[in-house]
Amino acid sequence: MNIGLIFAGGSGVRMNTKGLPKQFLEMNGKAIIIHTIEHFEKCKAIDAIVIVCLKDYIEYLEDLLDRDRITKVKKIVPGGSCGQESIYHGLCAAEEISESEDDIILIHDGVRPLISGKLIHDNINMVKEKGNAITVTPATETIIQVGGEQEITNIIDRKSCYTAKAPQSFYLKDILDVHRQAIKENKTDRIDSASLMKEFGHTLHTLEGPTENIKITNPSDFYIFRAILEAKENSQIFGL
Ligand SMILES: C[C@](O)(CO)[C@H](O)COP(=O)(O)O
Repeated sequence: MNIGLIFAGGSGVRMNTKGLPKQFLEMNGKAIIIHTIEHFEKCKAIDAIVIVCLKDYIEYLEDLLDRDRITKVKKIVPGGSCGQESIYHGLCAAEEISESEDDIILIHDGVRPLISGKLIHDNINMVKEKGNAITVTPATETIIQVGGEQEITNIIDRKSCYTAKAPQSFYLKDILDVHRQAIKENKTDRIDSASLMKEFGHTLHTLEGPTENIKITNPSDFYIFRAILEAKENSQIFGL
């Protein structure tokens, strides 16, 4: 089976929402997290959805799922004390509903509501073909590394730079193995699943996704999301 693991555990500090975490902000009458979940709900290749949610908002999320008639969510689990632990909670919940050694998990950010059915399918196909799929987009600006005194320590050749996005997709057994090894070795602060898999020696395969698959991190991203939705509804400019 193919499982969507959607991470909605963040408290949205960078968004400065003054209360409601950003994944619950509404756009066109629907919470951002519901916009995201609906892509997985509608995709025939997805059999089940697991959500990692802020503990105090689980009931709130359950009400939204009822209201918006989402049926594929099989488990909602609370986040942990850091991103890595939260993902691990979700992976363990996925393991409980898993039916075979070959089950695939697509780890996605709840605040990336512009994912498409095509990107979901492409992720699944690449996992079957190559063992994993890390969604990326080519960097459109030069990436610089900065040291402690805010001085530039390295300028990376842009031709080899991409930014990691989501979904990040794996065989469930592979990513669970790596998380369990990391726990044994006391490595608990890795930024995402790709970093952890790389650290434990897996060769990772990139999948170029659409640039509109943005993560709503700062207030400006919220307005970009609104503009893209509007453009999709009203016209076909730029092939959106
Ligand atoms: C997984 C991710 O989307 C890759 O770009 C990103 O690391 C998630 O970031 P956040 O720290 O949860 O905002």
